[in-house]
Amino acid sequence: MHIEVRNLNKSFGDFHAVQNVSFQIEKGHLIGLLGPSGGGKTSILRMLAGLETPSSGDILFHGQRVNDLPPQERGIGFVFQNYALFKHMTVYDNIAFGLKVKKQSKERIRERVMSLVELTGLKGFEHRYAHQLSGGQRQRVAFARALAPEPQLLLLDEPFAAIDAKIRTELRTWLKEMIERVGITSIFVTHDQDEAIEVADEIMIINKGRLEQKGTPWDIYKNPQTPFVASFIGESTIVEDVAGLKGFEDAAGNGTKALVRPEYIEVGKPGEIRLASAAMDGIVKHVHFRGSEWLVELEADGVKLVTYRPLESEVLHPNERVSILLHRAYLFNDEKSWIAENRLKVDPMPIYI
Ligand SMILES: Nc1ncnc2c1ncn2[C@@H]1O[C@H](COP(=O)(O)OP(=O)(O)OP(=O)(O)O)[C@@H](O)[C@H]1O
Repeated sequence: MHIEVRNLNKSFGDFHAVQNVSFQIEKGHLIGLLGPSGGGKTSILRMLAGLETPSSGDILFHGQRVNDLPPQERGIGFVFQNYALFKHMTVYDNIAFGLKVKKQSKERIRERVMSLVELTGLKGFEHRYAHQLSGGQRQRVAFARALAPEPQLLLLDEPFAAIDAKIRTELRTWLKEMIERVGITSIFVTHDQDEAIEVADEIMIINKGRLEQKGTPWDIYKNPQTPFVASFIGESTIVEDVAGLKGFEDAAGNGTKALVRPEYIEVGKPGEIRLASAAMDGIVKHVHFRGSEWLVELEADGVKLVTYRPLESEVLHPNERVSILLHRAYLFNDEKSWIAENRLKVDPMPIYI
């Protein structure tokens, strides 16, 4: 289902929980609503569902305004974080629930439930109750139950939040595959950036009631449009005084700050680093073993930076003097933000960005 939201607002008293949010979602896409707690993600989801009335703005499904449609007439399926299975019902009856409400025939219900049991890998579990299932299995039942009445839009509110880390990763991949296979337009809420990046076709970053940016995970990572997005997605360090960053001094003043991602930085022993004339002198503060790489904390002229080094690279030690080449930085002040390259560097950045 194609979805359009125009200038959506929601106020609770004089508190503006959602402010002028507009977006469109293509049919079959999987969208992650990502942002810090209290930003307005759940409020947006609830307005789409019809569980909350917008203070102003329009919601269109297939180009038709649905503001006045009650939830049960919107063709929506839900999956919540706390499973919300009916405890006194078996897996079969949980999945069949929405179909019974719709008064479908026994045969039709059986056929649909069994095909969903098959799809979600729950074969053999039909007669179990919720307490006889693992967290991951319960979420799969919740997913099958939401899909049973053939909704046109699936809304998932923190669907993985109550599941432990290892299963959560598996379930994410599983859910993405399922949604692709079924081809249903889906929106899920999360405050976990890794989850959004891994699962979503497109991410909408929601902060303080506003939609800061919408785009593919890669696009948002590569081209953040606001300082908030830049700092929220990916790891980064904020440098308050750009004058201390070699190759970027020109940008100093006007309250300009820099956001530096680990992969913008190249670090090496003095004399070994390429493009030495564009590099700063610095010192290693700490080195942490991160399993697949070294995390290196650096300091140059009072500026603190963080980067990674491959495991196979020569080990750096605390207090060791190093050369630090900052390839690029995300610069911003109160008026604008932009991505800048080190002006002393002649060759393009060797890394994938
Ligand atoms: N019924 C309500 N009455 C008053 N304030 C509300 C109500 N519902 C939500 N809010 C407020 O609106 C803001 C947005 O809440 P919302 O639940 O949409 O945020 P969220 O991004 O989903 O956060 P979380 O990740 O914590 O669920 C919060 O500050 C919240 O306290």
